[in-house]
Amino acid sequence: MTRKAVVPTTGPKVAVVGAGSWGTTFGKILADGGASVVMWARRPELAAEITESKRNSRYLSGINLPRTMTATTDLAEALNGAEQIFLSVPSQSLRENLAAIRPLVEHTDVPLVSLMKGVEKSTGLRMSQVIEQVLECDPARIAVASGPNLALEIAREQPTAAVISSLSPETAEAVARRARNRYFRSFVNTDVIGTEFGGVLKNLIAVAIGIVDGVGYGENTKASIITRGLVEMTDFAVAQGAQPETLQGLAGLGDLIATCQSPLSRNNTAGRLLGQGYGYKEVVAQMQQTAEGLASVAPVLQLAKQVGVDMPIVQQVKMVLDGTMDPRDIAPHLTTDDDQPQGERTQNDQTGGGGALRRALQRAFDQFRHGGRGAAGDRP
Ligand SMILES: NC(=O)c1ccc[n+]([C@@H]2O[C@H](COP(=O)([O-])OP(=O)(O)OC[C@H]3O[C@@H](n4cnc5c(N)ncnc54)[C@H](O)[C@@H]3O)[C@@H](O)[C@H]2O)c1
Ligand SMILES: O=P(O)(O)OC[C@H](O)CO
Repeated sequence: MTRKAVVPTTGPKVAVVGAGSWGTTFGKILADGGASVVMWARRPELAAEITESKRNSRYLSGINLPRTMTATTDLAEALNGAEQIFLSVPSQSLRENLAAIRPLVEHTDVPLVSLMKGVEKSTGLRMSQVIEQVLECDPARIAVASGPNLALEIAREQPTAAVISSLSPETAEAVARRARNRYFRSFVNTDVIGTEFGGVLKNLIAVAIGIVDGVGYGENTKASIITRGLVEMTDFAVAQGAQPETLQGLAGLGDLIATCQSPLSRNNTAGRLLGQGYGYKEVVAQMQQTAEGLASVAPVLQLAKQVGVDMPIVQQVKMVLDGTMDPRDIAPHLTTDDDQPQGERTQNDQTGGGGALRRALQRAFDQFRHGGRGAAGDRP
């Protein structure tokens, strides 16, 4: 029996801005879900390779892309007529890219979906906040996608789940219906803060795991950091307005496990190099792809300070990045500098949700006791 060639049907057009590993993989997810995908790529040779060879050899070696995926360097050509627009450029470049996108979308109500997992270094804003600010658009149009989503595994069509979050359930559902196929399943929620911060914060814990890997510590150290890291993530996100259960879900625990375990993770890789003794600049020079965690450490700690949340693991990552702590010293500082034994709890539970406030008051009291010099536990 002869098999007929399957001619791709032309589904609704969607656009993906950014043709790195995640943008291209998400384009494949959407195309395999039935959409007709137009990618925007910065470099003409990459756009040509995607369109003509159905390959992105620099970012997704060995992966064949669907025939319903094309790419262009012309932003207007990519966005014009798109039913949904997905954004996947490095977080620190989003603002400049949105400036070019704005005139092309300001008279439409097309949903805009952030695929990114960083915060803006100069402002501390989440990516959905940057989108809302630059485009001055209704936040109900904005969605974010997050979860345990290592690009290469998904590009190889390994079964994976994600969560699509928007303040508008309708927007989240519309995006989730597009971002779904035989190997990729999208769940929905309306906790944008928790979903976005889950993706940001797991990167920082993955850098810590990479550091201990690089140093040569074993599974106990890593499991301790992952577990206490989830507590830090939850404390921080809840203090910012997230729902704690989001951090137990795909965008929190799920992504934490994937990123901390996988050698595919760029954040994990960056941490490993730090643990092996490379300095911050050398690590940045060696990284061929985006490791969002490196730029997010400082703004996250700044935000944590504003809401009185302690993040000892993230603080130690910063000290290693700054060169003020030997990576081998990360373990004894695992949970806290306090001399007193502590209960194994989050700052938000078992204290009636007042953990952050209680700590802020404790800090103020300690400062008073120490004549304005701060308590011993506040010092690095
Ligand atoms: N790769 C993954 O597994 C994965 C999974 C989920 C989320 N993410 C997130 O997706 C976002 C993009 O990451 P990625 O993995 O695709 O990174 P990447 O390094 O693979 O690709 C980044 C792309 O952005 C382009 N780029 C660089 N600077 C730019 C600029 N100033 N303006 C426009 N484009 C620019 C690069 O040329 C490249 O095409 C990050 O926030 C990352 O955290 C990545
Ligand atoms: O390679 P990383 O460290 O940016 O992680 C990729 C994804 O965020 C994993 O979900």
